[in-house]
Amino acid sequence: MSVIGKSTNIFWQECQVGKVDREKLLKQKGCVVWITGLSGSGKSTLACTLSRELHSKGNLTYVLDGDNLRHGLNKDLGFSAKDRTENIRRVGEVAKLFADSGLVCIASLISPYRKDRDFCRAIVPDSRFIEVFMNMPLELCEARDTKGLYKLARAGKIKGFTGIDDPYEPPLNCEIEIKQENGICPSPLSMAGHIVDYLEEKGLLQE
Ligand SMILES: Nc1ncnc2c1ncn2[C@@H]1O[C@H](COP(=O)(O)OS(=O)(=O)O)[C@@H](OP(=O)(O)O)[C@H]1O
Ligand SMILES: Nc1ncnc2c1ncn2[C@@H]1O[C@H](COP(=O)(O)OP(=O)(O)O)[C@@H](O)[C@H]1O
Repeated sequence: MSVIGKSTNIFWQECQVGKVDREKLLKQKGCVVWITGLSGSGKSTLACTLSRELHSKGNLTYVLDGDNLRHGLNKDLGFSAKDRTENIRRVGEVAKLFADSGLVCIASLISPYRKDRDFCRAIVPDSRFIEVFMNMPLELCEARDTKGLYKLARAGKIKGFTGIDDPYEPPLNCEIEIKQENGICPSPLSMAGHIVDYLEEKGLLQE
């Protein structure tokens, strides 16, 4: 019996089919690829490209996209520091479950606070948390402005927009950093290829 947060008198239930069995079935290892960066840095594009590339190689993936999750699971959360922390905590917990199910879980969220990303890293066992930093300049993200949100933030119509009047804390020790090369952004396919190579090297794409 234990007390976890506000839950009392709770017990951990083990099942006969475990993570190793699921990984054998799927012929891969469960892990979390966590993509962080400014709005417009290319997180969702990379997440979807990576998912497609892995899928075509025969690996099972699932994408957790910040924007999408805010339509359901996290629709009660806004963009205050407290709400962003709760957003990341919830998605981190879901990603941990998906990794435990044997999937390559690809999470794509701004996740601006280092401590929140570190929390997610800490709850995923066996160093199966791969942090990917989309290190794109604000000027590039703002020039893209696909949703018109930077324009609204500059006009003061959105308050607390990441990179404009809200912080983004870059990772200090991420597994993969993606940057412009000679002022040119790598293609989504080449970024995805880089991550696939990393996962392969770590032996995560085989059982
Ligand atoms: N204030 C503010 N700051 C940043 N972003 C904002 C804001 N308001 C709305 N949006 C839209 O919400 C998307 C980011 O959601 P996330 O869940 O990834 O954000 S966070 O990780 O909780 O910071 C983000 O999507 P992306 O552009 O895909 O990053 C925006 O479309
Ligand atoms: N590697 C890339 N090269 C050129 N344009 C890109 C690249 N990645 C994304 N884009 C474009 O940038 C815009 C923002 O990308 P998106 O994936 O929605 O970013 P985020 O999820 O970080 O907000 C989109 O119009 C997308 O087509």
